[in-house]
Amino acid sequence: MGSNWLVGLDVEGLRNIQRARLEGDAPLVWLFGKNGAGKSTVLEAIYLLARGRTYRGTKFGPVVNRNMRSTQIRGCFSVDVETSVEIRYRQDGTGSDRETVPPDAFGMERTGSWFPLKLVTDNPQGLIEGDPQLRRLFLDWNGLLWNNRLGEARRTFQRVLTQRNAALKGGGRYSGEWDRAFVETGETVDALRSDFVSPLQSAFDALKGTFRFLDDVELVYERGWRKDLGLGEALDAVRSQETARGFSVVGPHRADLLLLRDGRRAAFSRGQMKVLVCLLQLACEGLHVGKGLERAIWLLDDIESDLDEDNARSVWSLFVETGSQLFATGVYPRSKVLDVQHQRAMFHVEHGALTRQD
Ligand SMILES: Nc1ncnc2c1ncn2[C@@H]1O[C@H](COP(=O)(O)OP(=O)(O)OP(=O)(O)O)[C@@H](O)[C@H]1O
Repeated sequence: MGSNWLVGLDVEGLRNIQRARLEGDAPLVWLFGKNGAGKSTVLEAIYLLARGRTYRGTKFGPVVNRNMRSTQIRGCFSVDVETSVEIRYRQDGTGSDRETVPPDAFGMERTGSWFPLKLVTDNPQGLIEGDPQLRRLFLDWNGLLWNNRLGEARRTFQRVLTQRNAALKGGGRYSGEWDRAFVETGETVDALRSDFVSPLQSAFDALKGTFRFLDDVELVYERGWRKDLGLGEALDAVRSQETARGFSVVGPHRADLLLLRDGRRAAFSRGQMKVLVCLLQLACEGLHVGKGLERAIWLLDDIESDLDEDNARSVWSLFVETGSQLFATGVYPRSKVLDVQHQRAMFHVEHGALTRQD
């Protein structure tokens, strides 16, 4: 049994899973089965235990199985060789809650995630090409694990932004009363983000070497206003525009994390985007572990789809090198490239039921 491993999982009433048990006492847990079988749902169960919410949008429908009243998940998490903690999650028509046994197992510091977790979803395009808000979330979630002041700074800025936008909605009546707080809190968020981005860029550069298609690609942080101006000056420059449009048009709420080639947004194939998401997550993990945080459990959804054998091999070797526990899904019983049979717990997932295969 390793430290920071999930060694057992019981799931009831989650999506198409009525009742399933997974003994995950292995460094790599491979879940395979047909489309819609429930593989991602197993990953979702682990995510719910860690974060208390789902990562799948509301479009995916209700979490609770449509024939059951509630979702109940129990996970046995081994903190180290001697200590394990049971985590329980429950959701029903009235809401959701989580508890640990023993109750104070994780202390106060684990408010966001009860155990460290990193996820590569089956939709890598979302992070690379989708709404910039997703990239800001990625940046801030990982950045606050680097420096937890970013969490509070971001919340404070958000409150000021809401007030300022409400005042700007009044059109010509806005007299700048929120500008000072906006500049102060906005520059704090930007400074904390920048402190994280610079090691992130180095970590990303170090990892991308194996992937030729990334030779001339740079990871660039855009802070949300002109580089050559302070935030106060940037506000002055857009004052009439803001009054006309009725909201704050510059600031850290417009920041982005971009992948550029020759100074322009680079275009990537689906497989390349999958590699990129893996590298970005791995770069963050390297920084977090380097800073003394515990190694994350990895959820790798449909990890090999769209990857050719070379890329699949390179990505796998980076994941295996982390020494962390990996939960990976695929359509086939065998990985395209991986040869770690002896380390692998394999589960066939079929109509929401799990059968151990190894
Ligand atoms: N509340 C619910 N009750 C019952 N079934 C549900 C509910 N929500 C979703 N489902 C079904 O549960 C299944 C969950 O599929 P999941 O995404 O876990 O499959 P998967 O094995 O990862 O598939 P793929 O290989 O296509 O990614 C889907 O068939 C979906 O229609």
